[in-house]
This record gives sequence, C-alpha cells and structure tokens, in this order.
Amino acid sequence: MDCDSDSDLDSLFDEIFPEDTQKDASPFSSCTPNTSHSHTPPDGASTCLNLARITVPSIQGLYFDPSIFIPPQCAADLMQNCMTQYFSKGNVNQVMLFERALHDFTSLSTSGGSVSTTTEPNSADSGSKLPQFLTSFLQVLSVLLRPLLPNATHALLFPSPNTPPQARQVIINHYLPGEGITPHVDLLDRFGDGIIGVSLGSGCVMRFRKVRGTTVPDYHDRAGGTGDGDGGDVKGAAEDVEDVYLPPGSVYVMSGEARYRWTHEIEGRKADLIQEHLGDETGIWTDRSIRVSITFRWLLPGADVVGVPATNE
Ligand SMILES: O=C(O)CCC(=O)C(=O)O
Ligand SMILES: [Fe+2]
Repeated sequence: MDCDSDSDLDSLFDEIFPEDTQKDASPFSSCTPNTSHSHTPPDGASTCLNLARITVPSIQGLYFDPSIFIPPQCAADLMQNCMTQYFSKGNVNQVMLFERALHDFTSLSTSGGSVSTTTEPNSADSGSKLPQFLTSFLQVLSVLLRPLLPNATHALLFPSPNTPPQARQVIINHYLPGEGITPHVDLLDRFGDGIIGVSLGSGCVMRFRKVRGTTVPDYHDRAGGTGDGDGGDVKGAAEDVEDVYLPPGSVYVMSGEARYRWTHEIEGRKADLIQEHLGDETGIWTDRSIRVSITFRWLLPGADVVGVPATNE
C-alpha cells in the first residue's frame, strides 16, 4: 500500500518505525509454500515465520472473534462493489472516501506509488454521505459487533443520532498475494479512536507490535477501558509481538491501547502459517489470494480538510 508516501495529503501513517516504512509490498521469497493448504513448510521456510493465532491476542482494545463473520452474500456484494467501482483498472490499490459536512471526496492512489487526489463532490447524494453500500454495511456491522464489544466501544463506533456529528473516513485497500502494509499507528492527528477493519476475499496475518519509546502521546480513552496507559508500557519488550490470522469475512476493532500503543502491519507474503485448531503448536500454510480490506475511522475535527483544495497537490 502507498501508506507512507511523501505527500502530506497521502501520508496516512505515523512513522513509528521509520526505517521499516520504505517498502510495503516486498515479494515473498523463501517462505513461499507450494500448496494452498499444507502442513509442509515450503523449502527453507521452517523458521522464518511465527505461527499465527486464530484467536484474539490479549491486547487491550483489540476486539476480534474468529467465529463472527459478515454474512456471505454481504461479503460477496462488498467485494464485487469494491472491485468494479474502484479496482477494475488495475493501477489503483487504495481508495479513500471522506465523509464531509458538505461533500464527499475520493482520492485514489496508484500502485506505482504516486497519488492523485480528486476534489469532485459526490453529486449522487448531495455529497454528505459515504456511498450507500458502505452506509448500509455500517448498519450490518453495528448489529454484528454488538455482542463482541463493550457498550462504550460500540457507542464509540456507532454513536446514537443525537450525539454531535462526526465524519468518517473509509480506506479500501487492495492487496495482491505478496503485498502487505508496513508497521504503523494510524495517523494520530487525523484519526480518532475506534477503528473497524474488514477482510474480504482473502485472509492474512496481521502483526501487532507494542510501541517502544515515547512516540505515541497519552490519549484520552474514550471507550472507557483501562487504556490510559502507564508510561512504562510503551517501553515494551521486543517480544511484544502478536500475530493474528484474519480470515475472509472477519472483522476486527481497534480502540484504546490497540489503536494507540500498538502498531499493526501485514507482511508482504504469499502465504500465512496459521493454527488449524485452538492451542495447536503447529500450523497449516494457507495461500493468500486477492484481499480487499475496508477500514472505517473517525476523522478528527478539522482533519476533513485533507485533500482539499486540489491546488495543494
Ligand atoms: O488491510 C488492512 O486490514 C489494514 C489497513 C490499514 O491498516 C490501514 O489502512 O491503515
Ligand atoms: Fe492502519
């Protein structure tokens, strides 16, 4: 993904690990398995990868239930919508949709790394809403995530209509097998707390790493959890790394600690080594296919000026 472009408009992520953010879609090399589901490691791959859990790691504010999936038809429709509306030309791998007070704006980034930003109002619906298929999907997510989330986190993500209006940003990423996204914390000065991530088409392993150092400031834990954090936590040990497998159709939520104190990333690989059953010490290799992710975030007040006007490009 073009997550760390030089442009102000397109610099999506804080560079917690600047040295790691130079590349994002490294070709999978010695770890490539030769079957789509195999217990046999590919040549030379036996030690190069952690076994990914199929349960949620214990990171405060990370919510994921491997038994909760969006309805299959809904997932198929979403994938179809994204592929036909945004990714049919082959040179785009990222789409950002901004909900605005007055207009929607869409920016597209090409797989070559440069990003073109358009400032065309969405004339279809007076420009105040996300595309209808995403607005409808948010209603599905609200119901689906209700049993998984604490009340405060659910309210953070799906506020009642009588709360002050906020604007969402939706980023839709398209990954070919072998592509990933470098370690990052979603931009602190652009996005608020409460992030929803949806995997379509293919699963992948997402890696979480505890932020070391003091790059991430204290945050106000709006979800009411324990995430005010103590300063010592951010100097976490190098082994604070958790790999979790996100199957197609699954949904995760990051808030509090998970949103502010851990980076997330997807290694650019063509396959993942995942637990077959809970508690397994060994795993199976699972090939990746085309993955589309949909990520919903809150724009902080004032952050919705990003991408406007076009003359700033
Ligand atoms: O593809 C994903 O699920 C992660 C995307 C992501 O982290 C981002 O766009 O900030
Ligand atoms: Fe992210």
